[in-house]
Amino acid sequence: MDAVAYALPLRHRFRGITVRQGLLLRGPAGWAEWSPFAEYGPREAGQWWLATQEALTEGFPAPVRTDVPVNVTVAAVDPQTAYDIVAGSGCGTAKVKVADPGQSAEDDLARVEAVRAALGTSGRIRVDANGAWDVETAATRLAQLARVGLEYAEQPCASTEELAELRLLLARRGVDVLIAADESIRRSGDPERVVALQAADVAVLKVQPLGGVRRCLELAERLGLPVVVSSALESSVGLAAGVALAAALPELPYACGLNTAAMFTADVTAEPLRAVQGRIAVRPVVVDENGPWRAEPSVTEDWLARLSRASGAIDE
Ligand SMILES: O=C(O)CCC(=O)c1ccccc1C(=O)O
Ligand SMILES: [Mg+2]
Repeated sequence: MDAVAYALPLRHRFRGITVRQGLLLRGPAGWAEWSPFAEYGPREAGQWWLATQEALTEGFPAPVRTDVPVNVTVAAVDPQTAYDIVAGSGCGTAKVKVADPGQSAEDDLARVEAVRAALGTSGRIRVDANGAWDVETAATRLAQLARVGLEYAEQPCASTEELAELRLLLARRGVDVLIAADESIRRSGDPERVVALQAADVAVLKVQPLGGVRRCLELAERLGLPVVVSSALESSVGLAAGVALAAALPELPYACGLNTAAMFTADVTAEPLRAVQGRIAVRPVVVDENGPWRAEPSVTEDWLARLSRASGAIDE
């Protein structure tokens, strides 16, 4: 069988999940991943399938570099845990989740301060609020967090319009924090609106949600913004597509959010695509076909049923 679901436990809850699931498939160009999040409907999941098909049938464009810099990703954990994750990561850039449900402004600040202590003054810290703040709350929180030193804030507010408004408000208040757009790029249906509204300084690109490496390369060119390539919390097979994008971009001014294999306690390969000294090598991922990552057969059946709905909903 050339399609099998995986189930990978997370070290810490992330985006509300503790086990990541997805589908691995094998095609002429090698293994590929299809893993839209559980709450995504067929239309959105269909975009992810375009990326899977690229990996299955064509493979990826030629790389222009042999490795890519990455950040360590810090879930909404307590300060000591955040410190330990960053100190043990080998990365000089950290991405910290903020505004998670149940977390106060004090919790977020303490986590970011612990990350600063682990990185030292030369480290870079980016925060991701996943659109949780309104414009005024974002301006207030970012003014606080900026004192710890921020490289940028990712999707502080939900809509592209709010991001644009926030940038003006921060400028008026003299708060010097760059804004990165993530959901405004990959879920709004209109990534170019980010540029039209001057809503962000940086574009976060994710291969599966945006329909493949080649589509992302074209989008990067159209946007004309500096790009951060990030994962959608995939297994190492899916991460390889992100690494391929980061390796093929003409310019790569920022560390990528691709070190998420380090957040799992297992992977689909004996050699996960994880950072060594802050960088991930551009290399093939060899699937460990009999590994403990395989989900129950019924889980694979569910994923294949979902795939047939999603592939029927693709509007090109
Ligand atoms: O960017 C990273 O460091 C890791 C990837 C990440 O945060 C993420 C992973 C899955 C789904 C959403 C997000 C996000 O950026 O919000
Ligand atoms: Mg994000």
